Amino acid sequence: MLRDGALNGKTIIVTGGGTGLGKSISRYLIQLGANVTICSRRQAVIDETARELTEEASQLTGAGQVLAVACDVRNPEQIENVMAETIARFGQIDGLLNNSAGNFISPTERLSYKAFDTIVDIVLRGTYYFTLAVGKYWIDNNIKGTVLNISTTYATTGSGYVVPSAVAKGGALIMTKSLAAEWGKYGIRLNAIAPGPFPTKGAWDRLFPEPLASMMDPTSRIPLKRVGEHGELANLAAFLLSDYSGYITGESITIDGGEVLAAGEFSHLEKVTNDQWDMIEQTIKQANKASKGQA
Ligand SMILES: CCCCCCC/C=C/C(=O)SCCNC(=O)CCNC(=O)[C@H](O)C(C)(C)COP(=O)(O)OP(=O)(O)OC[C@H]1O[C@@H](n2cnc3c(N)ncnc32)[C@H](O)[C@@H]1OP(=O)(O)O
Ligand SMILES: NC(=O)C1=CN([C@@H]2O[C@H](COP(=O)(O)OP(=O)(O)OC[C@H]3O[C@@H](n4cnc5c(N)ncnc54)[C@H](OP(=O)(O)O)[C@@H]3O)[C@@H](O)[C@H]2O)C=CC1
Repeated sequence: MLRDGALNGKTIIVTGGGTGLGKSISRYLIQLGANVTICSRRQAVIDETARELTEEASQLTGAGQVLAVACDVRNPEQIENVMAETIARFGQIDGLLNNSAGNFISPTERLSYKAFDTIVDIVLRGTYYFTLAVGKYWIDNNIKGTVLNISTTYATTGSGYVVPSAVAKGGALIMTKSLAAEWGKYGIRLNAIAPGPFPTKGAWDRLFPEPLASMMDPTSRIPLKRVGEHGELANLAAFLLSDYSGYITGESITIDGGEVLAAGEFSHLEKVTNDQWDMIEQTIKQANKASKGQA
């Protein structure tokens, strides 16, 4: 969507950038000229991704560079180390993509206290720790930075069986809007993306394992009848991290093929056949006549 070089001169930190959607978004940011620091807990995973993205970038003109720094987003000292290494290598930080997450499906009554804490700490605490650290740095250095949080559609609707994740993503979304209001005066923007299903190993292993995968088709309740493509999400993320979205802040943009709309009272009626619609139409028209005393 964006032109080559659209992110030239920008440095963006991507949490969870070694795998899945974070890796795909990082790839696109680098193609557009941004320097990207990827971070997550597993050094070997981010090192391998950095090697792969560096190799791909070497085939392109004007691509950015990649740095891998290990970090558990629940640990403020490790976050500050990621920032220091990024500034030492690239000069400054312009953008933060809070993408790291932990999640799994489970009936809530089966969860231990630690299980609940683990998800909320990664998703909510990790997001506000990183945002606070980078925000303080931007305010101190008069940098008009941009935060983008990867949310989910159930951050606003809620969802059974992923309650810790819903609680944490909901909290992170309210933080996005609240800080957009507070830090707008510094020129700092904060937005979110709420994706529907985008296949990744991390999500599918924990949210769509067997026997669920054999029991249901995740596309059946999506109006567009397909899952998302990583490039589609990367386009939106790059736009929201770029100066082209300079007047958008405090927003959450849904990218889900219309899945949340399926909750509409009558949206499931797509299964009704044309013959059945003929019958329904006649029945309703009879009722209309009856109500006017014409039956
Ligand atoms: C399919 C369609 C999707 C559409 C929308 C989806 C929206 C959102 C998607 C996502 O967020 S996808 C991201 C998925 N990726 C990840 O989760 C990657 C990182 N995850 C992990 O590392 C683990 O899954 C983890 C559990 C989150 C953390 O691992 P860690 O090693 O730190 O913790 P553990 O010690 O293993 O576990 C902590 C605690 O949790 C309990 N637990 C773990 N799994 C389950 C389970 N399946 N059911 C119940 N409890 C579980 C575990 O037993 C520990 O508790 P205690 O037993 O010690 O009390
Ligand atoms: N895939 C989907 O359909 C959807 C995904 N999302 C969101 O998209 C984002 C990416 O998910 P996806 O790519 O699918 O899944 P992945 O499992 O591939 O990504 C999660 C990333 O988070 C990192 N991570 C986990 N815990 C920590 C931690 N404590 N500190 C630092 N990093 C951590 C993991 O790396 P490591 O283990 O090395 O730490 C991993 O790279 C998440 O925010 C998720 O909620 C939202 C809606 C739908």
